[in-house]
Amino acid sequence: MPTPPILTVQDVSISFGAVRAVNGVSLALAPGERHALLGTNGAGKTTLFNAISGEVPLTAGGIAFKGSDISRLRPHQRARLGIGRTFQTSLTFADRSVEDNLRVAVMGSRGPRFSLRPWRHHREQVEAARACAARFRLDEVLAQPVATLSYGQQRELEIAMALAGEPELLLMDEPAAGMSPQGRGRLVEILRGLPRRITMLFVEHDMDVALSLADRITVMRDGAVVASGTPSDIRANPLVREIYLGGKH
Ligand SMILES: Nc1ncnc2c1ncn2[C@@H]1O[C@H](COP(=O)(O)OP(=O)(O)OP(=O)(O)O)[C@@H](O)[C@H]1O
Repeated sequence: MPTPPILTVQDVSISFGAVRAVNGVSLALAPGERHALLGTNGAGKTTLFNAISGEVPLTAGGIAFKGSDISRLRPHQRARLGIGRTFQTSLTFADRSVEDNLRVAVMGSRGPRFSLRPWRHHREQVEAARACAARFRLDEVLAQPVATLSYGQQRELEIAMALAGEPELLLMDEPAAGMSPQGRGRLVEILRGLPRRITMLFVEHDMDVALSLADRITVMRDGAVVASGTPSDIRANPLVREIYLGGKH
């Protein structure tokens, strides 16, 4: 790899009691790379993902971000370093407007404390919130309560909120889960249009989304990496074909 990786996962294992959810996984992401984690149910993708964001402690191995060991840092410390993440379940304030939610996300990353009340850089926050909305074509629904948005728009808002902190590494847990084919297509188009300064790592069940968005894909099974490569490598990989076409997924 010509440039040093932005993220390095080195020989990571994670156990929950007797269950070894992740078993000796290594991967490295180049800056700007879009990397998908694919795999069967229970393969360990979410556990690995949560370990990278800091929600789950490592049993063995290490994780480095921009060359520094972050293995023992708490989630908010990783966020401050430039690692943003989305959650599968919505963390939005459903009765508040899209703009308020985005402002909270902007403040959470830049402001002194978590509050819906204005503080002195109010205009800057509003501008940043509107810029995030525009990326996801949420500008037309800025004043609407989140609860009135479509499911797809709510999922997009979650990603827009993660981006409000201007992360260098964006972690997305099944960004397209539950979306219609049309919604998935729209999401992929938006994510493909994001600037390359944002490196992406995402867990995905949908092979089409992974193949159309990722530059590289890591496939896991039973806690271990079983294949890794470009979308065309993965498409041609006999084991991946067996896993996905063999009805085990
Ligand atoms: N908190 C936990 N306590 C005990 N076991 C857990 C815990 N979290 C995950 N596991 C187990 O670890 C293994 C990996 O789970 P994980 O959720 O990481 O897989 P996954 O690849 O994300 O699966 P899915 O696609 O179904 O979400 C599974 O056997 C799961 O039951």
